[in-house]
Amino acid sequence: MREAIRVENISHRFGKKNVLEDISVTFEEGKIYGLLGRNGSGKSTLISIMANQLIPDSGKVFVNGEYIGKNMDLLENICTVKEKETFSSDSRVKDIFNVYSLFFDSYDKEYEKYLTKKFNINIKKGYTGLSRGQKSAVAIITALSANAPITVLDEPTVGLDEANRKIFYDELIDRYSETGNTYIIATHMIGEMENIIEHAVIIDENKVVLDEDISDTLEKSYIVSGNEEDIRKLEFFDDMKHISKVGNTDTYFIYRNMNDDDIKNIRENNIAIEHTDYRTVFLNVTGGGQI
Ligand SMILES: Nc1ncnc2c1ncn2[C@@H]1O[C@H](COP(=O)(O)OP(=O)(O)OP(=O)(O)O)[C@@H](O)[C@H]1O
Repeated sequence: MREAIRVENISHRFGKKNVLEDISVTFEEGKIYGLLGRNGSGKSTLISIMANQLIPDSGKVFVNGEYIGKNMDLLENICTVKEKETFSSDSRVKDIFNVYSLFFDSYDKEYEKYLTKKFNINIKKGYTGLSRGQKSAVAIITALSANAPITVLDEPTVGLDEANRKIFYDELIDRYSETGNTYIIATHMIGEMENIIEHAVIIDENKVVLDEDISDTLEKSYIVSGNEEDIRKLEFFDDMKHISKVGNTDTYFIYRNMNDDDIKNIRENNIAIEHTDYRTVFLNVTGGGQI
């Protein structure tokens, strides 16, 4: 697989606040990535650095294997639309579309019109007069129509109602299937996006705590529950993370390769073990947890 964008040893602080500490990640071509992390974990900061809108204290960004540095031409490969996008107060929606269409050679005007209709956006309206959800729709329309090799979306679904979120997910998958481009999506909608994202990068406490295909992570992620005394006897007990206690039943999270025999042994000791969903993985690897 060829790399689309790579960040190497990125560190950044705002004043005294350490935000990113020695972050290195390679985003390969032709995948949908989730950039995940709790509020304030540094996702938007990393996106700004990838888009060359913010110079990190240290570290480098490479696009298609080339160091961005002062090579601004490389930026034509990346379309970034951020949640907190600031367009000038007198911008109309159609002005915003025009700016993007001039910058990106690959911009698809027909697709823009199709999506505008789907999201029911009036392109003559001023951007500042749009609702929160309509602003998100405009961001999605510009990003998907730009059709850049690498599209980075920061919180694309903020304010979108359920029907519009479905339009976004369907169109993203269609666009991805048609183009094979790379999509990097910072999102909190983990449950809804679990089946769309192929690979997740989770940032927590300034570091990357997980960088893996979702299917591989789910394969290794289990919920174990039973009597505390029985569970404590498991050889990998120290690697387990306690989730809850209800009556005499304790529930733990474990991220570990296990074969059929391991699982059979656990069940023979009166302990239940099941695979879990990505939301549970996320909750257990963030906020101090590390796997
Ligand atoms: N321009 C700035 N000046 C000072 N601090 C900043 C600035 N931008 C971000 N921060 C701080 O850096 C940290 C990371 O912010 P960032 O917006 O990157 O997080 P995030 O993961 O995108 O958060 P969220 O999910 O809440 O949008 C936060 O503590 C934030 O307050």
